Amino acid sequence: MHQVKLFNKISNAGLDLLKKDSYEYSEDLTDYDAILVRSAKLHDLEFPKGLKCIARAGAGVNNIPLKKCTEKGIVVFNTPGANANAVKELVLCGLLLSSRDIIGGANWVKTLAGNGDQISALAEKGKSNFAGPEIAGKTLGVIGLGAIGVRVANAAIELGMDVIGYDPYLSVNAALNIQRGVAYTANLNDIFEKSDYITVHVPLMDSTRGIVGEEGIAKMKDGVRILNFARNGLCDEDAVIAGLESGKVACYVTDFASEKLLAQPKAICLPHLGASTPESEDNCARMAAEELIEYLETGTIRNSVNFPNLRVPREANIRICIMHRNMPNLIARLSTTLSDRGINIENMGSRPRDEIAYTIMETNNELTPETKAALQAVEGVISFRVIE
Ligand SMILES: NC(=O)c1ccc[n+]([C@@H]2O[C@H](COP(=O)([O-])OP(=O)(O)OC[C@H]3O[C@@H](n4cnc5c(N)ncnc54)[C@H](O)[C@@H]3O)[C@@H](O)[C@H]2O)c1
Ligand SMILES: O=C(O)CC[C@@H](O)C(=O)O
Repeated sequence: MHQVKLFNKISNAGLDLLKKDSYEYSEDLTDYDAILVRSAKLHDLEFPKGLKCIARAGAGVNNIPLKKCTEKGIVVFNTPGANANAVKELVLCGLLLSSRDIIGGANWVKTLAGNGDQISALAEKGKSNFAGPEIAGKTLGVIGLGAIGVRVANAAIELGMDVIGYDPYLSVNAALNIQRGVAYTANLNDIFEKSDYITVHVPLMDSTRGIVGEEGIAKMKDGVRILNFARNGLCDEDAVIAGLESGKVACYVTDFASEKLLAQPKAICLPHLGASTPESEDNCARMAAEELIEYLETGTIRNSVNFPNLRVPREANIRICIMHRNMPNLIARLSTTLSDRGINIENMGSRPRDEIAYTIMETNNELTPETKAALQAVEGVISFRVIE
């Protein structure tokens, strides 16, 4: 029986996949071998001893202690691209909200209630207070050309904008999906200096924290509009607020509210709504549940953010899944440990990722408790499990 602990409300599209005899899922489990989570912070969570994997129904994994998971042999998955369209649509909305005072106008027009036949005339008289520029013909700078950034860049081209993208780690897949017309720069300063609108779509890591900060803002055009639908720490909040107060930044639209930003009249804060569509919640939950089930049942790793992806076709009865350090001779020592005990390896696959690696070995010979203890004792083995 596999026990899956839920840390957020997960769409039924994913939970339905866990409705089988061999699974139990709930928010109340205290001992469990898998976690399904959205944005809940797991940094202070004490993991149960048997925890094997965490599936993040979403893209960002900054709510999960990745280093600790890797050290304990816990595989962390995310769902690349599964909510990208939902975020793209909200970013397009954010571009318009940052440009035209739609929220101000909509709130103001409500104050005209009670004026009956005069409403239309009053609206015409007051509307100039809420005017703002068109986005067509303006330059959008996109920081991070992954699943979301590429979609935003392509859609902005369709809306008549000039687009410059920046991503030093651009994947081949992303490059193939970028529309002609999106200019690429290898220099972040180009984005800062040339853009009328800047939107950030990178993961929050030590290397990206404050990627939009005081220095960058100083290089921007006066009246720049900044959008942050990625993570709070990516834009230095104090620098953005200073920019808003001096008029350098005309508007800041973010999916991440804070006390300071809520006090800013020129900041528009949304309650982390980027992925909140039924379509994206279903996509993420389904993909996360599939990754988790596949790993628990077969050892296959797909879309992990801390272990190498590995799929080995099943050819024997007993499968040994070993998480280990990436060090010389370790696979030879695993093989010898088995062969010294008369165990024949029928099939195997192995892949490294930086300092760690994952190996699947298959055999038709029974593993005794002594053999299992010997495998665990091989220097560099983090953990292993046997799937029969
Ligand atoms: N608001 C929401 O609800 C919501 C929803 C989904 C994702 N997000 C956030 O958006 C981020 C991006 O999502 P995605 O699906 O596009 O992820 P992704 O992994 O497909 O793309 C991220 C891109 O950032 C690039 N990158 C990494 N470091 C960079 C750097 N220093 N400079 C420029 N580019 C860099 C990567 O090369 C990659 O192409 C997520 O990590 C998450 O934090 C927010
Ligand atoms: O689960 C959510 O609602 C937000 C997810 C989003 O921030 C992500 O990183 O994918």
